[in-house]
Amino acid sequence: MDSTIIPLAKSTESGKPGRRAQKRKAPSSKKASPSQKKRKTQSISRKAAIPAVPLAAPAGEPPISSNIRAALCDSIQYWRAHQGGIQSKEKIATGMLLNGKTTPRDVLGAQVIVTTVGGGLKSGSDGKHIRTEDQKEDGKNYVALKNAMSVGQPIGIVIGKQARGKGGYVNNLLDIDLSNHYNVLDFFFITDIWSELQPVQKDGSRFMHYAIRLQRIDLHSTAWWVPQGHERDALINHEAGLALAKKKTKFYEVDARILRTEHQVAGYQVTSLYLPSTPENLNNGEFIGSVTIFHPSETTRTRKEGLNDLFNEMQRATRMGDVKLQRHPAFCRGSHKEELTSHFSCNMGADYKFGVVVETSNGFETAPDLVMKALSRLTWSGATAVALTADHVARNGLSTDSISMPAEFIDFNEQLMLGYFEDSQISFHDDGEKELGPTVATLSLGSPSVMRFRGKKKSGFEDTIAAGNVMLSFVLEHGDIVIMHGTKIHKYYEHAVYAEGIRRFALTCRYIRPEMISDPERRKKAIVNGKVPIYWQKQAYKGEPANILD
Ligand SMILES: O=C(O)CCC(=O)C(=O)O
Repeated sequence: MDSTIIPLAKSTESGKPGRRAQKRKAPSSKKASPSQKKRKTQSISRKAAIPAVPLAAPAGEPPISSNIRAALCDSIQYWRAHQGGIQSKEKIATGMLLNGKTTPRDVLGAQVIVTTVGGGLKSGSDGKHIRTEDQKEDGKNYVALKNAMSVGQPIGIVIGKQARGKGGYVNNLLDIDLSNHYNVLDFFFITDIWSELQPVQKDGSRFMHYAIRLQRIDLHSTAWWVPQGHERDALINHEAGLALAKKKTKFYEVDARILRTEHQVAGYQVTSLYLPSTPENLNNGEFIGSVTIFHPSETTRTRKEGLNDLFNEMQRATRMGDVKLQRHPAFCRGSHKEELTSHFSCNMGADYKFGVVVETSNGFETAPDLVMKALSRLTWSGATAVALTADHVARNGLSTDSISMPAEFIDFNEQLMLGYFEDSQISFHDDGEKELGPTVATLSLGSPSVMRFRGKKKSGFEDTIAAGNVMLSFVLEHGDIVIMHGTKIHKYYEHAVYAEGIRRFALTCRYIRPEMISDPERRKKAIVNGKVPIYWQKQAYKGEPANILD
């Protein structure tokens, strides 16, 4: 961005040289006339209206600023809105003006902006603008901002000031003193637009309006608009905070006696861990289920149509509402109230009935492509993990429960998508619903997380193996796939996942046994919704093609 400062800091609102400066040049020795007295009083009361607490200076300077709106508009392309707040081109927003708070919920932080989508107001009886009906989806501003979000258009934000008291101008979204009236802030992406109930208006009415969240594009440099002395507060720890953590964290397990095998399979490093039914069984190789982790190679992640692309598709699908991630009610033991989960979820394919109420939004026939691509990868890795486990059993002459841990893979018919944001988690639970098949496969996209398994007290793990009875704990990185095979894993163990960065998606496929669904309607729906269309059966993922392996 160019860093022109239009030097108008000493001019007035109208852009004319300040009258005060003229007065200083020609001081009058005469007594003040009554009208002059009046002006003087006004000027004193004007001063008194400016906030008593002086605002801090900003840490930096706006790249471009002016006291004249037209001058600023002439110097930037993305916001040439001489009137109105939003500039758009071909119905795609490119720039936006923020003069101050539109509701008490508005935020202008060092990285994130939350504000409302303007427009659709009418003049009330007192001449002030109020909303008289719900904001409409076909409103000009809403359409332009929604389009900008869908194409990933950077939005140039300009901040202005609005009158506070008589004669004072501030931007009440910020605690800084702005020398000029109009100031270029920075470029942002729109990450979310949603509707919500507006605050109660003066006449007591309330309607739905649209709110918007924007994220600063350049997270590396200090935002110029943080107050001086607070620069460090606004810095992001890039090691831990970025959605795609580059740092490879060590995979680790708590109990080193757990049997483990390693393989290289079609673009993935594959680690299988075999869980014992009781701590005593650790030593004799008996196990009730396997946990297999597929760690993709760099090429598997970065190639065209690879895991990075899938992550981008997932972000886009959530932005566009094709995958509607939302917090759902959960039944919490000990709480008489209905609670909402910390993570966000959306289910496709057959219905999955568990502790959280998530209605299926789409059958596989109408699921977005990314859901089907993930299903295809998870089907291949699920089948591979089951085959590796069967091979381990056969090689070592072990006897296992073929109902809990069959040697044949059963195709998935359901996909649950979870979204985790900063510090969200899914705490210890099992996937022990009676309707579930033997294999559960999860693809992690985005920020890393830690997955933990602990033995259940009632299964004899009371006083064994490290603090909290955690038997196994490992880091899931972007693109990793985890397969749990064996229904008994859920009888003996619980698992939990703690997200570490700012954005992680977990796409989990299961087989819901229709014959175990008692309600005939639900059973029929599960069969129809869980059917994989022929088109996708033909595109089945078979591991990374040999010609692109590292
Ligand atoms: O977030 C994950 O990786 C797994 C989520 C999970 O535990 C579940 O869906 O049961």
